[in-house]
Amino acid sequence: MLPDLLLNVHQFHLWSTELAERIDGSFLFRGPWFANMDILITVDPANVHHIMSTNFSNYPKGPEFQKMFDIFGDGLFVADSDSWKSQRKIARALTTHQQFYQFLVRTTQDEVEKRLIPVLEHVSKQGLVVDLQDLIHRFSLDVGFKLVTGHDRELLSDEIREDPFSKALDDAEEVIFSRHVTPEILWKLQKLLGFGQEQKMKEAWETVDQIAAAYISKKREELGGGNISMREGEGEDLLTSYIKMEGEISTGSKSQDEFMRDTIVNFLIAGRENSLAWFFWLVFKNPRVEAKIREELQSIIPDEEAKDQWRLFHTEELKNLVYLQAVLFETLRLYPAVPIEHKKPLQPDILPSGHHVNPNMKIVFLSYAMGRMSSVWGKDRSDFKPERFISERGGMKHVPTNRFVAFNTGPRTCIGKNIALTQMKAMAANIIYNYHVQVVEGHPVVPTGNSIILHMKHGLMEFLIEIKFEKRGAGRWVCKGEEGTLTDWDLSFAREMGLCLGEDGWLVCETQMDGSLVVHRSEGRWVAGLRTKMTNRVLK
Ligand code: HEM
Repeated sequence: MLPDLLLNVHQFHLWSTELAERIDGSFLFRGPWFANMDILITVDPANVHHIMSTNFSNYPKGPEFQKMFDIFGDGLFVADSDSWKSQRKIARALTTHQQFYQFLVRTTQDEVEKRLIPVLEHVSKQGLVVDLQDLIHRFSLDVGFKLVTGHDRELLSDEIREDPFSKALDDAEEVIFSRHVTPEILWKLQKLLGFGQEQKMKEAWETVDQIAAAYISKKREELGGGNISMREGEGEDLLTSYIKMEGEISTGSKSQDEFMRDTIVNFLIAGRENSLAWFFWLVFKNPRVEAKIREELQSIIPDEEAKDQWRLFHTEELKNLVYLQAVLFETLRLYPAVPIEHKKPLQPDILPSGHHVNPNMKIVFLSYAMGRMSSVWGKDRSDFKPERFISERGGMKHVPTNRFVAFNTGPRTCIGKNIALTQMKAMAANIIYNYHVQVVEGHPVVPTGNSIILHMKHGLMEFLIEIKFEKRGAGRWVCKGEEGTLTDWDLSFAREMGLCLGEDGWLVCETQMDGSLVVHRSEGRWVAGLRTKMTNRVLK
């Protein structure tokens, strides 16, 4: 099967999903004898539960994983046994502390108000086409750097500059992926001789080390000089907390600075991705969902406030929104940020599927494919249906984490889940409520086949239409659109929303019970791609 795998590396997730649907459970992949590539591929939730929870101690990350993910050093993400336990305990205590939560809320709110909105305003006013995925990465790295180091990296601004740290992470993620599909002996040889992909990793590593070292020494200076004044209840960044605990934390064979480097790099890498580009893409394709998110947002605006105006939602207001969270989960079901996971048993074992595994084998579970299996999600697995995550009583439905694996399952569950959800909700709600994201027609949206993180290969090129709407009685809306050529898609969107976007004038539209759209007034531009003057016309 190795040639087949190599032929399909560029579209690994699509290929492996088809394979998974055919094997319906688990399958033993045999690589050539010299390649150390006997792999049990599984999408069976019972196996996942066994490996990640029931028999957790038999499936550490292990030295091979650590070699592949060497840029993570000995940090939490790759550590095992006692080192992992003590790092996890500290990391959990710090990230779930009430003061850190307040710091997260404040940082996210600042990033939305001071960075995100000015950029979006610029983009929508100028009618610019931008890569939304890139803006999202910049947003989450800015927030990530602030939370981890206390300093804003200021990546999200009108002036888009390339960031060496982001570039280094992109490169490292690509090289780690290629290590998964290249026989070990070959990539180790490349590493030894310093060429090809491995040279790229070396450079990425140097960049990450330099940037991390600069933040650590700056923080030590600030703390040494007493330059950090913290008001009661404000919370502090993680690096400050870790440095204050120096001496109390065991760093194993590492120096304090090496330990700090591994710690902040692990947090920054783990916290960079948040899958929001996939969210906007799916919402764009599903106007019904966009309308429902807006409806839910309208419902939390206090009665004394006008409901028909541009509005920024505070991060705290969004935490209990069920529908928005369900849309985020449904996005992560189809596009999990970490699309594959792998493990190696310490001792021979028998999985619930009946497969025998031993320490010479790897076990890979395909999280991307698991989100698309009919055996796991039913016949409507391909539909974008946030309702799967909503209970009959209208709250979030409990879906076992060995089925919904986006945040991992068992003792190594993602530590940053709530941090990620807080940021994602803030960005999603404030964009969806105030703008309509219009993806450039014909823009190809496909996952990268060559990274351990599920990015969009060509980004998400889009423009934003600022929506200023005003509700005028039941089912009637007034809306001002900025620009763009309206398509069939706009028509269906307008029908769903009961509004219509016009080029320069105000349009008053109304959706009828039969789905037709009545345009009550127009300044005489086009609607739904028809360049026509319309007054009180009914569009079918
Ligand atoms: C939507 C966003 C996120 C997703 C989908 C996600 C997903 C995951 C997954 C699947 C793992 C397990 C990886 C593995 O063991 O191979 C993980 C681990 C981890 N995540 Fe997240 N993550 C997200 C955001 C964050 C954020 C914002 C942070 C920052 C605090 C974070 C911190 C961590 C850490 C420290 C681990 C390692 C936990 C351990 O091994 O004990 N994650 N995450």
